Amino acid sequence: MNQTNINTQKQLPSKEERHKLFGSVDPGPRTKPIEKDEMADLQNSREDFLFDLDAVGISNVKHPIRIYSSKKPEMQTTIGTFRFASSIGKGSKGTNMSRFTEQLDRYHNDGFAVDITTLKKFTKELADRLKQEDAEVEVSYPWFFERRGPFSDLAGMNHADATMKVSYHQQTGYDVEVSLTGKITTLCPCSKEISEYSAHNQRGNVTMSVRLTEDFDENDMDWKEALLEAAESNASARIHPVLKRPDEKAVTEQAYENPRFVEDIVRLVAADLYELPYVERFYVACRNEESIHLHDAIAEVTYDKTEE
Ligand SMILES: Nc1nc2c(ncn2[C@@H]2O[C@H](COP(=O)(O)OP(=O)(O)OP(=O)(O)O)[C@@H](O)[C@H]2O)c(=O)[nH]1
Repeated sequence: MNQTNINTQKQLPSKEERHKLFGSVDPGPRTKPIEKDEMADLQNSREDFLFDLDAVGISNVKHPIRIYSSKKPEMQTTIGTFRFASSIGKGSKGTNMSRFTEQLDRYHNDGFAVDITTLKKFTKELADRLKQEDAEVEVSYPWFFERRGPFSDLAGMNHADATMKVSYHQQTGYDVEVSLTGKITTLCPCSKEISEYSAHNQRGNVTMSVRLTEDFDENDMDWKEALLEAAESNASARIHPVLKRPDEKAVTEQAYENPRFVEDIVRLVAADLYELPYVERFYVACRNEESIHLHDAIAEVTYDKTEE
């Protein structure tokens, strides 16, 4: 359509007239305070509101974050999904919701590097600003890492889903739990054993959650790399973004030489996590997207070394 035709289109009412046509009305009389300090502050009312609440706050807060990987000094920007909460007593009607994102923005302006030290500082500061005894922060994000072909050495980016949860309590201090879900190849031992040739294999999703010891120092090692290695080193084979034919031959034969049930994966990964000195408690789950079924195969274990 050329310029002249556009000008002959029908004349629309003005935007203000359009809003009125669709129901907008003029502002009514202003009778309530507009200064914050003169406003009602319902959430800070004090009464017996029947129950203490374990967690009150906000969730599904998406925000750009920076993470580090010990192998690479430069930071990686990714998208974090946050959950912030604190408990409140039954004498308090509500929390101060604006303070969660208010503090997040302040940390963002200071270049929010999402590491355990920073999350500890954030969580204690949040409890103080909320005038509560405790607070917790949980953030999940896709973590990207370089993966090279076993023969070609051609690089590409893989990713794993990471989660960090830091809780602070005035009496007990900090509790730090980190999780990672990595993807692997698994080849079925039974299928290999009973078949003249071939064996069904599929992508497996390994989720590991670990509670870290109080003295864990993330400058010593990157927990994301340690958990990923625990999943991948026990798999039938690793997953790669770039595979040339020599690479594909290597990973195909490696999978056949390392058959694994879901039970095997969970037990072998559990053994590796058990041997990590800074892991107090761990949960391991494997979910195989079975290539010969429409359903998945699953296995899980939870183990607490402090209860031995
Ligand atoms: N506690 C609570 N607040 C809510 C909820 N939904 C919305 N809000 C609003 O969260 C807003 C921000 O609360 P506050 O952070 O206390 O706001 P404020 O009092 O202006 O700020 P402060 O001076 O920091 O306390 C209020 O306007 C609440 O109405 C809810 O379900 N619970």
